[in-house]
Amino acid sequence: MLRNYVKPLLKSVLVDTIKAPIRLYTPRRALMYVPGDDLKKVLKAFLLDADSIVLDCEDGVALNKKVQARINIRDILDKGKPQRKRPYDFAVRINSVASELIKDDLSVLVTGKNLPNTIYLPKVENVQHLETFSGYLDEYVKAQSNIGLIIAIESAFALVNVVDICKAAIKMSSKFTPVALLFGSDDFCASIGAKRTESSFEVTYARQKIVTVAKAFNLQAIDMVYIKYKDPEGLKKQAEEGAQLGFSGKQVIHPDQIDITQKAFMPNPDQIKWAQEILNAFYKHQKEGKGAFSYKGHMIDMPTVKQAQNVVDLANAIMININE
Ligand SMILES: CC(C)(COP(=O)(O)OP(=O)(O)OC[C@H]1O[C@@H](n2cnc3c(N)ncnc32)[C@H](O)[C@@H]1OP(=O)(O)O)[C@@H](O)C(=O)NCCC(=O)NCCSC(=O)C[C@H](O)C(=O)O
Ligand SMILES: [Mg+2]
Repeated sequence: MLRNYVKPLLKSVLVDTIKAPIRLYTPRRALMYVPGDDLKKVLKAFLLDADSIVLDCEDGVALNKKVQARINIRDILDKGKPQRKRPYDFAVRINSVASELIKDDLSVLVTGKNLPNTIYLPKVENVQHLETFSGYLDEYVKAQSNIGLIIAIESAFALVNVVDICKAAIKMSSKFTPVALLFGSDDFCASIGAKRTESSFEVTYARQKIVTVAKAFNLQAIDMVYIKYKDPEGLKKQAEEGAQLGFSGKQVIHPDQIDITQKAFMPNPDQIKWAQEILNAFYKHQKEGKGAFSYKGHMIDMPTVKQAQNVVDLANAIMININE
């Protein structure tokens, strides 16, 4: 639905933008966890519309089901990435470096003929964790590869180290490219001893820091999971708040959370119309030699023009993917 009335607007925006809006971008508005050992859920996940499907080997899988999760995921990879109507991100969450399960995970999951698009490394605490992960990847992946890496920040120590982690990830010339920072809020709250509240104010600092650092390194920022999966209103509120904070997407755990979340992270028609009007007014005033101008009672100058451009770029990037 949204797509239908956004599209005509986008056509004119594509022509009218300040810089080329088209770039390679994999949307991860909803990043959907599926326990890897649960084959029924795994098969169902590929029939759903999440931008990113994360087949899980970590905390969604019991210790005595880890082997089954690896076998299921490897089997799917060997058969080839399941086709869907539109492109999507096929991700696998392996176990953390500290867990000592990571070697067994990688020895099964990245040694077949097909690799996942993305590996999601949980509980990255420091640069050494990344180096260890990178070493294992070099050991197991023989061919050239450019697998995406989602780095999960889930503790106080990790948050303190996040800038160093990003710098190292970007420099590490290996078989992966960092694509996103993800906020593991449940583990983070356990780490700092926070009490959960309805408003989530206890994680405000962490959310804002993660968004800021992610964007500083040109990475996507993935917001926390909303565990009350039978509360669509609460999810909508939290997802919209995440988008307002600058997150690129959000973790989801249940099929019913996908649509609400993806809508929250897609600029809506009013936002696109606003952005288009700002950009058009900007051109007009530039020609008249005016850097600042008035639009509906607001002072507009370059920072707001950049925000309008962000809206247009994001809408274009998502539309290109979902219409392919
Ligand atoms: C939460 C659940 C255990 C609920 O499962 P269930 O009781 O089966 O729910 P429903 O009966 O309402 O399900 C309806 C149908 O949808 C399928 N389903 C449900 N969940 C999924 C899913 N995640 N992927 C695919 N399909 C799913 C059901 O099978 C039903 O299908 P059908 O019978 O054909 O109608 C469950 O939703 C679940 O297991 N969710 C994932 C939990 C998980 O992965 N948790 C870990 C990730 S969160 C995290 O790690 C936090 C982070 O690290 C941090 O620190 O913050
Ligand atoms: Mg976690």
